[in-house]
Amino acid sequence: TRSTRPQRMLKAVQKNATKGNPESVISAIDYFCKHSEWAMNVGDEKGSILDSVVTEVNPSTVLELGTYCGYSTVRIARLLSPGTKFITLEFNPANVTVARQIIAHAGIQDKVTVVEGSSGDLIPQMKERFGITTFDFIFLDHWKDRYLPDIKLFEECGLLRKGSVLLADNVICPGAPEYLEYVRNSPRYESRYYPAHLEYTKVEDGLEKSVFLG
Ligand SMILES: CCCNc1ncnc2c1ncn2[C@@H]1O[C@H](/C=C/CNC(=O)c2cc(-c3ccc(F)cc3)cc(O)c2O)[C@@H](O)[C@H]1O
Ligand SMILES: [Mg+2]
Repeated sequence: TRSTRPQRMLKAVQKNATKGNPESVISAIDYFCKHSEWAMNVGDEKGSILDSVVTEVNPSTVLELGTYCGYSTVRIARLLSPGTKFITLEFNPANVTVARQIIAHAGIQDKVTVVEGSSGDLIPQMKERFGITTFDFIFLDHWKDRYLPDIKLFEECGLLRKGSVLLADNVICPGAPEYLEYVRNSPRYESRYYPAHLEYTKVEDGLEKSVFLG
């Protein structure tokens, strides 16, 4: 049967990227998406903003929602200090399989745990299963209509502390209007929009960075 886009992306990484070199994996995926097939990775323009926020926060605990093929997972993991706890959640088992291989090719498999399952089920298990008390940095890039319910779940589960940073992809395209309305109007968050473009296109998109105020 015909391969899937994530499988073709993995082949391109295995063919074109240097094993153990995260930057070459990132470049190989961006090249694949620009010259072969568009895919919903955060991409290089928004990826650079992601890099700068991760570097600024220098987190000890990180959570990513929506691993997909592991592109942003590699971007984040390559910047983390040793000993940082990084968990990424992905509910599609086929994507978990591809992501784990892309992450391994980049050589950063020891820096991140890819957990198969849905955020709604796994977020309440973070404390007991992974010994996490709070997350310093959270990257939201899963189904856009799940951003709001999941941020509320973080609050209910006591997984945010004063200063926790949430960075959300695609707040313009495809859009997360209810999430934006919540973080921009809630007194419990200080929010800022980073304008950019939809990955590999000229379409407007951007990232929303929201700091939990406690
Ligand atoms: C109810 C389940 C919610 N919880 C979840 N928990 C764990 N993993 C979840 C997940 N939801 C989705 N996922 C996974 O994240 C990934 C989904 C991401 C959704 N992203 C998008 O839809 C998206 C879409 C676009 C896009 C933009 C323009 C366009 F024309 C077409 C697409 C651009 C992006 O950057 C995007 O991130 C998949 O791998 C999916 O299996
Ligand atoms: Mg996205």
